[in-house]
Formats: sequence, structure tokens, C-alpha cells
Amino acid sequence: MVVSNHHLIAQGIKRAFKTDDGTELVALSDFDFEVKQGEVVALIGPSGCGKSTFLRLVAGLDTPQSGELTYNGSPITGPDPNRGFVFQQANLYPWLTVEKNVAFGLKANGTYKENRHRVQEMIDLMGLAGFEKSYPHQISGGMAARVAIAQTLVMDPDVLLLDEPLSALDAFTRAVIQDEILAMCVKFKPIVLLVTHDIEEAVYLADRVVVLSPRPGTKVAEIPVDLPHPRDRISSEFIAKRHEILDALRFE
Ligand SMILES: Nc1ncnc2c1ncn2[C@@H]1O[C@H](COP(=O)(O)OP(=O)(O)OP(=O)(O)O)[C@@H](O)[C@H]1O
Repeated sequence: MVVSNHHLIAQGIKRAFKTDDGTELVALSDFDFEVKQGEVVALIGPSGCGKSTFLRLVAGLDTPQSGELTYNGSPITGPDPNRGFVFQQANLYPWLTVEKNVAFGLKANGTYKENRHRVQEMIDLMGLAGFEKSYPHQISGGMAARVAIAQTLVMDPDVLLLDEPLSALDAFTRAVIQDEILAMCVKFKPIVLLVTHDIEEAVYLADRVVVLSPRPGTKVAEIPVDLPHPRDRISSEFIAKRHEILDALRFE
């Protein structure tokens, strides 16, 4: 990754979908957002408020009806390996080993030869060493989540879009992978957008938490988390941040 000031700006984003009965379902409306290189931002909000929709827009997998979405000053018009997406369900290739799953994107875009060293680097970074030759059915859910993250990181993305990648894991595994994500952030300084329902996870990882309203989702609060790493989950400051976010999530 070339170090420069990557930045992503969303202004007045609206994304609506046609429902089966022909009515319009507005997922996101008037959504403004800004993030710059090296920042980890968590998106939190009620189910269905458009968090995944926003990540898909940033990934270039979808387009807004109105508003502007730019990356480094240029409109996002389609997917780009510079903006890597990690889905909730690790979609690994069952017929490929861990190592080959991680290498897949590099092989697909013809850059494996010059980047093959990155495969082992990401395997080591995500705590997968020793499992290189295992197949997806031979590894745990936590390992599969790590492979999915490594698969994306190997492409050297400037923007990492994490859509609840740890939500299906037990608390212990989640905590370990959260530390691996933090180590990756220190090393590569990407922009990270993390969709999560886990307030503790947001406070543990994020520099800033963006709270969205119920659908149509729009930003209702932006809460900086200016606590030094490693964060102590039982410190009074940490707990105070959790309360601040919980308060922002009270919509009645
Ligand atoms: N392709 C689609 N077609 C129709 N409706 C859609 C489509 N994608 C999303 N929606 C609707 O848009 C709304 C927002 O969905 P989205 O998945 O972005 O919410 P979310 O905030 O990520 O929810 P959750 O927290 O439950 O994952 C939902 O009501 C969803 O049903």
C-alpha cells in the first residue's frame, strides 16, 4: 500500500429498493459520512437501517439513487480490489486449501508471482500458521473468519469493509481476532469500516462510532473513541463509551 491520504466521502446518500408490492423501501436517506486513511470507523444502528447497504455502495457493488460517494475525489463506479469486502459468512472455496484460498485473488488478477510472499505474511498475521494445507471443512469457524480476512488483506486494500465478520463467533475467539485486526491496522493503516451490532467490539476497535437511525438510516450521532490501545474493556472510560453509544441508540 502506498502511504498517502486516502479518503472516502459520502454526501446525501439515498438508496431505496422496490418491494414486491411495488412500494419503495428507503434503506438509507441523507446519509453523510467521511473517513480518512488510518481510521477505523464502526457503523452501528438498528437492524435494517442500511449499514450493509452502505458498505455495498462503498464496495461499488451497488449505486445510490442520489448523493455523492467519492474515493480520493473520484466517484465510486464499481468494485475495485483497493476496497476489500469481508462478509458475515466466510465464503471460502471448499476445494482449496487455506493457503490457496488466501492466494485466490492474486491468482485471479495475475499478480500472484510478484506477491506470493504476501500469502504467508497474511497467514501469519491472522494466526493461521500451521493450517496452510487444511481445507475449509477441517477448520473452525474462527479460522474460517481469519481466512476470509486474510483473503481480502492479501490484495493490499486501502479500504477494508467488514460486515459483521465476527458475529457468529464465540466471545473468546472474537476477542483474539479483534486483536489480530488491530495489529493489521497498525501495520497497514487502511481505512476500516466495520458494521457490527456489538457495542463492545465497536469501542474496542474503532476510532469513531457512527450511529444510524432506524430505517431510513441516517447519521444520528458520531462518537469519537479516543482511548489508547490496548483498550481495557472493564475500565470506567471504556464502560462510559459503551453507555454513550447505548444512549445514542435509544430512539423511542
Ligand atoms: N437488494 C435488495 N432488495 C430489496 N431490499 C433490500 C435489498 N438490500 C437491502 N434491502 C433492504 O434494505 C434495508 C436495509 O438493509 P441492510 O442489509 O443494509 O440493513 P442492515 O442495517 O445492514 O441490517 P442488519 O443489521 O440486520 O444486517 C432492509 O430493510 C433490507 O430488507
